[in-house]
Formats: sequence, structure tokens, C-alpha cells
Amino acid sequence: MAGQDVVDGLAVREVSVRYGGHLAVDRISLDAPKGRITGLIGPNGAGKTTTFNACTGLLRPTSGTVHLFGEDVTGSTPHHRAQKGLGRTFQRMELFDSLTVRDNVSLGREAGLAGSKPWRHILGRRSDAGVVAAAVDEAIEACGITNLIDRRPADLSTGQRRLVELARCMAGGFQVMLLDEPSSGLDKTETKRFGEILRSLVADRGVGILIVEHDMSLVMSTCDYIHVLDFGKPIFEGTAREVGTSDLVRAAYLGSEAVEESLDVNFDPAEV
Ligand SMILES: Nc1ncnc2c1ncn2[C@@H]1O[C@H](COP(=O)(O)OP(=O)(O)OP(=O)(O)O)[C@@H](O)[C@H]1O
Repeated sequence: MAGQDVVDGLAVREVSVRYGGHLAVDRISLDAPKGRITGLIGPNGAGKTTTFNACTGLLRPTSGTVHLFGEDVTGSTPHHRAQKGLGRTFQRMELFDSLTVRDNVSLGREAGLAGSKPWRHILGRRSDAGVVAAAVDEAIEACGITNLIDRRPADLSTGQRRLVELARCMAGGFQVMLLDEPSSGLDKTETKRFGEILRSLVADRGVGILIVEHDMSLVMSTCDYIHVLDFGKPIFEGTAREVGTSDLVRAAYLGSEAVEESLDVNFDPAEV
């Protein structure tokens, strides 16, 4: 349960978002601390993207607060939140096909440095080059794409492109990363591999991840804690074991056969 204490990461408290007369999100609270993968799931139109955008600063909640490492960032820009350590990936990947994989990943780090001190980017200090190279190498290795560094994103599979995007976010040095439907376009094998890499990023580097995802198999196999929304309301929260056995969650997904199946098939208590 999301508490009142300072969270070592992202803390959302009683956030509501209204689009005109439509209450899209109704008092959601969640924590996405470092060292944990937190899932946000729900059927179509449940309010996941709206919540995600309130976290990143793309929209301002009608009420409620968003804190980042104890600082109230409810009214802050996405840029300020990035400076505070909040990174994100996009459902539609934005990689540059004219650049190599390595250069794409480097952009994540360089953007971070330029954002803090723009003149540095222009002057291109030598010490920065070393910092960028080290962060890029680390991210590339962590995401298992060392063999791809000289390739162009256009020549890669969707799964490989997702890993490049993840590495770019990692290279930015963010402490908490928000992933927007990262398994979109991946096949089962790629999704499994992606999940394993997320787990190792959290275990080895201590980052926190908040993942908004439709693919229940990825959510059930990677998330330490899961929040479930339906029609904008938080209806359930708990571990994968608890979500997998919740009648409430099952009822919310009633009729969505693929998801119902995943709740059954991919729930393996031994892995939780
Ligand atoms: N810009 C907007 N203006 C008005 N209503 C919106 C807007 N964006 C979303 N909505 C509505 O708010 C509700 C929540 O939408 P949201 O996109 O957050 O849900 P979601 O869980 O991300 O859905 P999906 O899984 O289909 O992406 C829906 O009823 C949607 O139609």
C-alpha cells in the first residue's frame, strides 16, 4: 500500500485527472521506488496512459500530488523531472535510423548533460566525452546489445529496437524509468528476454521501473507489485500472486480471453 513516508523514487498520491466533464482517473495512489518493478495495468480506457502522463509531467492532475525523491513535482515540467532522475520510454519508438545503435544510445546521455548545462554541449568538454562513453558502454552491456552497436535501427527487429531504446534511457542515468507498453510489437521470446533484462537492471543497478503494459505475461513474470485500474478507479493492488488469483481483476478483464488466459497460464507461484 502506498504510504505517507518519503519514497525513494516516484510517489503518486490521490491523483485524479478530468478531461472536461470526464473523470479519467479517480484518486490513484502508487509508489514506484528504486529497486522494484511496479506494474500499472487495466483494460482499454482504464486510465493507464493518463496516469503515466501525470507522472511524467505531460499533464497536470486535477487534484492529488506527484513526488519524486521527496520533492513535490506535481506542477513541474517533464524536463525538471528528468533532471531529478525520472526517465521514460515511448510506446512508439523514436530512434534515429541515420545513426548507429551506439550513437542512438549516446544521445540519451548527451541530452542529459546538455539539459543541465547547455553551453557544455556546445563546447564539448573532453571530460564529458569520457562520462558519455562510460555511461553508454554500461547501458549497452546491461541491455545485452553489444553485438549491435554498429548497426542502424532500421535493420533491427522490433525486439532489438526496444532494447536500444531501453539502453538509451539507461544511459541517461535515470534512477526511475517509466516504460510505456515496452512489449508492444514483440513476440513471445522477445518479450521473455525483455523481461529478464528488466529484472537484471533492477537487481544489478538498483533502478526503479514503472511499467504500463497490456501484455499480462510480461507483467506477471517481472513485476514485484501491481496496481490495477478499471474505468479510472484503482480496483486492486498486490503481488503477481495476488493479482493472478483476484476475482475482481478477473472480472475487470472478463471477455478479454488473451488476458484471462495469461492470468492462468503465466501465473507460476514458484517464480513469485
Ligand atoms: N485527451 C483526452 N480527452 C478526453 N478524454 C480522454 C483523453 N485521453 C483519454 N481520454 C479518455 O480517458 C479515459 C482513460 O484513457 P487512457 O488513455 O488513460 O486509458 P488507457 O488505460 O491508457 O487505455 P488504453 O489501454 O486503451 O491505452 C478513456 O475513457 C479515454 O477515452
